[in-house]
Amino acid sequence: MVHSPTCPHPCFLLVPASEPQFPHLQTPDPGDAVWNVRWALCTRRSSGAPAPGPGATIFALSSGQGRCGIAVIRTSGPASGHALRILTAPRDLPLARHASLRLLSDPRSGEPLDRALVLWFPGPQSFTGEDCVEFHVHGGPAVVSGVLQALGSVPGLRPAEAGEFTRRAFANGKLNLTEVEGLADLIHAETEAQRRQALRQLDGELGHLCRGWAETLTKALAHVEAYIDFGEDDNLEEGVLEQADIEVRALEVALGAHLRDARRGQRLRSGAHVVVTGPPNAGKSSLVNLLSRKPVSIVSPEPGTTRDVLETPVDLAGFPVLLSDTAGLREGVGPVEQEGVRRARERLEQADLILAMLDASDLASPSSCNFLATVVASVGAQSPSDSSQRLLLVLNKSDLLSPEGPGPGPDLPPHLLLSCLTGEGLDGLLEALRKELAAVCGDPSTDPPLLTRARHQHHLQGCLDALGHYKQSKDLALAAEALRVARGHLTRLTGGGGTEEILDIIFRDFCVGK
Ligand SMILES: Nc1nc2c(ncn2[C@@H]2O[C@H](COP(=O)(O)OP(=O)(O)OP(=O)(O)O)[C@@H](O)[C@H]2O)c(=O)[nH]1
Ligand SMILES: [K+]
Ligand SMILES: [Mg+2]
Repeated sequence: MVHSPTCPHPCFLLVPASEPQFPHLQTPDPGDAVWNVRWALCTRRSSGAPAPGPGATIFALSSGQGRCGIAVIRTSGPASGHALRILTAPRDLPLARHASLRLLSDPRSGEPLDRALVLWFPGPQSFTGEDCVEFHVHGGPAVVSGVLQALGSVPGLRPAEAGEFTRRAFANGKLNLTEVEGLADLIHAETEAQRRQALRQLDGELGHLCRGWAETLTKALAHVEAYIDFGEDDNLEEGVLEQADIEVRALEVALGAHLRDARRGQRLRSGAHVVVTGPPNAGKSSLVNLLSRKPVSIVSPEPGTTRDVLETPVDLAGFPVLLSDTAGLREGVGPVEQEGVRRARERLEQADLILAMLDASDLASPSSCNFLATVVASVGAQSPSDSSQRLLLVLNKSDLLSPEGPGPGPDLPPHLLLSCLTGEGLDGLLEALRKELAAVCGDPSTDPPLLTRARHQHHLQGCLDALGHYKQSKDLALAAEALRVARGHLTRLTGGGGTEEILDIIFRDFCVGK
């Protein structure tokens, strides 16, 4: 269980927070045996943060701005119950976690504001862990501002800061850091696959995995420390150091597998680079317009129409993609087009997936042959395991092939037939794209949890490096220290151990686009 099922609304108030709020978040001494035990047992409160004492009660409009059917206004903090009572009639607190219809009025003037649904979430069973109230009011701007002003007039209440509900949830151990990141990603998810991945992260899968790894390290460390303390003692069971080595080796394998996958989670978060390339006039711009369903690029019968790289974000089969249209590849043209070709080649190098396009009715031309011999052959020659790029060969203008005639050359690499003009073959292309993108980005419906941020990768790499030091160190005290460093990386990944700076970065991330 990650976030309280009683509170379905994450925080939507997302502007940068101004001041650090958790000076008490410090790394407990990892050598402290009692803490070790607590640390090993305690999975939820991975931040190591004690529950903060009663502070201000905050309120905010938690649904989007603007006219809407229903707007949700939330409070969190000890004065929530009081605020609910003095705004509503009857004045008794409704049943916890049950929607009740109440008349809301301004406590200063007694003026009725709205008839609204109210929900009372006594802490700790709430999103933030504190007492919370939700007012589901009619979404007109006058109602919303009336209720916000009425709340502002209640002593002890103040407007919430950026992402402050989520910060409180984190401080109260309701969410760990990877879950906070998952929540931010969920709010910003634009495609189905992004939503699935964010939800899995919010559900704590990555955090869970890290805690499992950290527990393994705790065990290994306990073995090494036992040997340091009681090595000469006959009572110590045999093979404790060997046991630690076995655990570390297994962990190295697991971490290595996840790190190899690291780019995929990040691509899914920020978009895979798909580049359309081919000789002039193959129909590249026609395809880009078709896939993005808007006139991104100029299409014309004149070869060399596209010069600049034109990039557009699209949702392709549920995956986020940055689709680039590029200049047709050919030599011996004027300086402007030559620059376009240079930019096209540069962009091609950054592609995760290449859509290589040829005119099916023009396969024998020098530009088609040259393209097949260079671009298609060079990507195809990479072995699938070490290839960083994938390629789909598309033969466009299939409408120009005579239905009775022979198909395109039998010695061509695997390809798809398409007509941008008639739309024939588009479904097949989209299905092929879905498969390729699942390989490029990872498929969040089936794959193990992915590392979605560079921060995750950094800590796993740090952990792996420290395990390398462990294996090399001849001195047992140094070996134990290496294990502590390795474990520290895993703790910080989920938000334990004085991560104030990281918190600021992540909460700033919360406000992107909001
Ligand atoms: N018959 C037929 N014509 C097509 C098809 N797709 C594109 N065309 C035509 O082919 C011509 C070139 O299309 P573009 O999309 O501009 O080709 P391009 O590859 O972007 O060309 P450059 O940017 O000049 O390299 C245009 O006249 C299109 O209308 C198709 O499937 N069938
Ligand atoms: K063209
Ligand atoms: Mg073009």
